[in-house]
Amino acid sequence: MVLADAGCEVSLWGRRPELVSAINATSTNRDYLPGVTLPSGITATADAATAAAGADIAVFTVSSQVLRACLAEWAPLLGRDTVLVSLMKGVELGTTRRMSEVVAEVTGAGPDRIAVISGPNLAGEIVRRQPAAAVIACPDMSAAQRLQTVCRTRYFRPYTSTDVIGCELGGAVKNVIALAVGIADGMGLGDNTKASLMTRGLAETARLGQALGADPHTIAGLAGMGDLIATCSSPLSRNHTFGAALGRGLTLDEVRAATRQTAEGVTSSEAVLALARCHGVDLPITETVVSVVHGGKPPREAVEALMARSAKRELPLKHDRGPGSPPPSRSAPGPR
Ligand SMILES: NC(=O)c1ccc[n+]([C@@H]2O[C@H](COP(=O)([O-])OP(=O)(O)OC[C@H]3O[C@@H](n4cnc5c(N)ncnc54)[C@H](O)[C@@H]3O)[C@@H](O)[C@H]2O)c1
Ligand SMILES: O=P(O)(O)OC[C@H](O)CO
Repeated sequence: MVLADAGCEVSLWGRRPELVSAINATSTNRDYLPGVTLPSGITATADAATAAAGADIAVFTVSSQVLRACLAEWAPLLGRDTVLVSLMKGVELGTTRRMSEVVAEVTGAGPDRIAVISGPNLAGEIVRRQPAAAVIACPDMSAAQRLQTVCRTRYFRPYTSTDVIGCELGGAVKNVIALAVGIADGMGLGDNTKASLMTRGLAETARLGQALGADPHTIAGLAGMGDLIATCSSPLSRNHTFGAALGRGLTLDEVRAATRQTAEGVTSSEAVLALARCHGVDLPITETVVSVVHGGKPPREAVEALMARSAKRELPLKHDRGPGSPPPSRSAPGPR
């Protein structure tokens, strides 16, 4: 919708021919966006070769764990100059690869041709054309700027960045934290608990980001804090909704059967934890989410264990001016 509203000719691939025909006949997507009229300029097709033919940009948005298999089919259809864009917010289980890494591996495209779009972008609000901002990250700033131009509308405001790692981690980890906040909500816990989880969840993202080379400003920006706030606060978030059901006492299988929706954090929580362990980074909230979601730990026990962890400083040592710390140097620039 955003691309079509921005004036692009959009070819939308779907795997179910009957839904594809219905989209073209009615300009609505009854299964995913009921009640929303799609703009002209979108043509759906069940043939990936038709969708890819002559495309300047290919935008990938399936669930993270199926991307590799999908790309294996799509890669031979993509042009050598096509810019490849990921909207996905997950980490691949087994390989701990970020989505742009999967795209690079399967397609063989260089990093300057692979971009990521992320931010507080709940689809249910975007399709109602409610104002939102996002980040377009690509190591090649001119490619990011070209994408910014082609997907800017009166309701969608993208900013550019070269920090692909920070954007992808922000999106993947916030889904895990949204599960945690959802669990707290389902347990009937209040706003102090949820704000604490969100803030310490952001600290986890920042620690992992630092280990992987992300810019801390990205984690504090739209693709980090912004998306965390949206996902953890919104009833539209599937991760939050999934967590809330667990917090009310349902099991993983019961929630899966009841929701049948993509909640990326469910599988990505394990992949994020594995990635953190590879880099020696401690992610206690993520670990707790994995223990509840996959280990069947009762949420109340999990909260108690999280609260009983050893006492810690809030900030890493270099930011913490305790008694006895040297005064700031006079020649050092002051805060801005
Ligand atoms: N929905 C949002 O608000 C939103 C916003 C920003 C980013 N994202 C991210 O976009 C990604 C996709 O999420 P979504 O909301 O579009 O999910 P979705 O469940 O609404 O849609 C996923 C699509 O992938 C298809 N699919 C599933 N398995 C497939 C397979 N094996 N082969 C081919 N197609 C398959 C499904 O049929 C469906 O059309 C996720 O990583 C999510 O985090 C979602
Ligand atoms: O519905 P969720 O939980 O996948 O969240 C959707 C988007 O990622 C919010 O930006």
